[in-house]
Amino acid sequence: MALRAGLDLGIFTRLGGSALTADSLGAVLKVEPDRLSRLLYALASIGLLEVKDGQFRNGAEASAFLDASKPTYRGGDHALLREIWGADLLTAESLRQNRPAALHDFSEAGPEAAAAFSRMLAPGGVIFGRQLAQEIDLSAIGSVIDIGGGPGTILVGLRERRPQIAATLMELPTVAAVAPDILSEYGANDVVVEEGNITVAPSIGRYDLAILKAVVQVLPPDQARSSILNAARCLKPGGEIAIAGWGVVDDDRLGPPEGVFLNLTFLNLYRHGESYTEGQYRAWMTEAGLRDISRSRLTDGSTLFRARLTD
Ligand SMILES: C[S@@+](CC[C@H](N)C(=O)[O-])C[C@H]1O[C@@H](n2cnc3c(N)ncnc32)[C@H](O)[C@@H]1O
Repeated sequence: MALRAGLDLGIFTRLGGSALTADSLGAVLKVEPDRLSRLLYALASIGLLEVKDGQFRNGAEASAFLDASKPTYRGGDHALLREIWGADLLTAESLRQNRPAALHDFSEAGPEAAAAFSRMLAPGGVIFGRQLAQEIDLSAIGSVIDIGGGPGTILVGLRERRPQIAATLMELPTVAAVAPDILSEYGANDVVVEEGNITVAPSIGRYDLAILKAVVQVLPPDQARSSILNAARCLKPGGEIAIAGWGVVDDDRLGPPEGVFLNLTFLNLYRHGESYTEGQYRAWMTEAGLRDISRSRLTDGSTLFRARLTD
């Protein structure tokens, strides 16, 4: 609660490298200083701020991750969590009304909503890309496509050590339109952005690696299936696919907890998206001509399926 309020008010960004009293910070933020000081002390009590002689400054963690002027800013994750938690409180309502009470429609989102959502995803994308680079041997990868990659920043993290890998982002038109600006903020002007709908057709290119993260789970079953069939068609023979996300459940639907409970969140956000079972993912991948299917759990609790297109 305190962290969220601090981010909403822009406290960490305003403080930057300086130290300010509650009075001066209140004046800058246009909030009443006495009331603000309760929040500042709460943030200091958990180490996000430091206080000395009535002056508040960012602690090391806040300075690195909560100051929006820094490239290491992680505040976007918190904005995303805020949206998810807000939606989660509506679960009973979504069930009563038999429709998502906090509907999020990717294909109908206007340009501003698409840009805001992509910005929320951007910092987490870099982290995930780095994680993927540790899982997958990139030495033989010359080209990669991130399908439904939102801002495309997974490609930024993935290519940190191998910038020579040619990268393509494939996205729905409204999301594709905002991606180049975000990518350029991350110094990734060389990513090719292709408009497309993966449930309808594959990319125009063929790649050594195709990534599909947190995409299958936002789609209804028939489109989830076609997204995997078309993603496989984006691969060169022998190419690898990485299908990832939290929206996966075991066949008994009792675990992992991330997938089981996100399935409730999906009730509130999507008309038809859901956490599909491992069996469903495996059946769709097999139908797509993918072999050597493996499933692993990443450190962030998400599931990663890997497979190769038959030569
Ligand atoms: C939950 S977001 C995940 C974004 C990104 N992969 C990540 O993990 O940060 C789902 C993304 O899938 C994209 N998407 C949904 N349906 C799609 C489709 N039919 N074709 C291509 N992209 C799609 C959305 O525009 C959105 O950016």
